[in-house]
Amino acid sequence: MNILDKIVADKHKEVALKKSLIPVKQLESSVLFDRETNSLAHALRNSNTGIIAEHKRRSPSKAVINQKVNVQDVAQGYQTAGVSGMSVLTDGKYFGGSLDDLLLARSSVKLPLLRKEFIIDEYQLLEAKAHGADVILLIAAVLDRNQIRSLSQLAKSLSLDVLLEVHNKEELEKSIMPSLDMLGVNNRNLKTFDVSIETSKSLSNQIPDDFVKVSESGISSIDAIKDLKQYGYKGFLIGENFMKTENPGASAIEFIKELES
Ligand SMILES: O=C(O)c1ccccc1NCC(=O)[C@H](O)[C@H](O)COP(=O)(O)O
Repeated sequence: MNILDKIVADKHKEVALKKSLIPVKQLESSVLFDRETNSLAHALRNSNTGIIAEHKRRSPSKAVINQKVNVQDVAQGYQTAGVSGMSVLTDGKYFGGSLDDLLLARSSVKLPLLRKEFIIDEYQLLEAKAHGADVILLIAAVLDRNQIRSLSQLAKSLSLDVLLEVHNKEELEKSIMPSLDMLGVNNRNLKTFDVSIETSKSLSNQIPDDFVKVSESGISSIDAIKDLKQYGYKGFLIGENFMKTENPGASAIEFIKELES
C-alpha cells in the first residue's frame, strides 16, 4: 500500500461521514455556489511566469513545513507577488489543511483558487464550489477513466477548471479527454518521495497541445522553471519552497522578481 492508497482509504470514510452530516442542498445554497469562477487555465496561458503557489502546512514527505503562518496573509502575499493562482490543501489528516482554509483564502484574494484534495466523489466537487474554489484536482493514480470522465464533466458543468495529475505514461494515456483543462505532471515519486523534474520533461511531448501543461512538486529554482518552459510547461506548482519560509508571500515576491529579471 503506498501513501496515496492510505490517503484514499481514509478519504472514503471522511466523505461518507460528511455526506451524512452536511446535505448537498446545504452546499448548493452557499452564497459562493453561484459565484462566477476565475479560470486558472486562462491565467496560465496569459502569464509569463505561471506560478501556482501552494498553502501547505505539512505533508507525508516532510512532516511539518509551517504551522505558524495565517492562510489569509499567505494568500494576500501570493497575490501581491503576482502568482497566476493559489493551491489550497484541504486534507486535514495528512496535510493539516481544511475547507475553512479555502474559504479564508477566498475571502482574501481574487486569484484562481485550486482545491488541492484527493477527490474520489462528486460530493467533494460541490464542497469545492461552495467554499470558493475555481479549480479542482483529479489524480489519475486513484481514479479509473470512467470516474475521471464523470467527475471532470460535473466540474465543467459547475464552471470549475480541471487539473488532471499524472505520474507516468500509463496514467496519462488512460486520462486524456476533452473535459480536462490542464495536465499536471507530478515530479514526486510516491514510493520514495524523491522529486525530479526529469519526470515532467520526459512526459512533456506526450501531452497534447490542447491542454495547459503544469509541472508539480520539487520546484525550487529559477533554472528549473526556465528548463521546464523549454518543454512547453506554462504552470509551475510550488509548495514547500515558499511555505518553509517565515513569510511565504515575501518569498514568492523575491522568486517572481528574479524569474522576471
Ligand atoms: O507532498 C507530499 O509529501 C505528498 C505526498 C503524497 C501525496 C501528495 C503529496 N503532495 C501534494 C502535492 O502535489 C504537492 O503539495 C505540490 O505539488 C507541491 O509540491 P512541493 O512544491 O514539493 O511542496
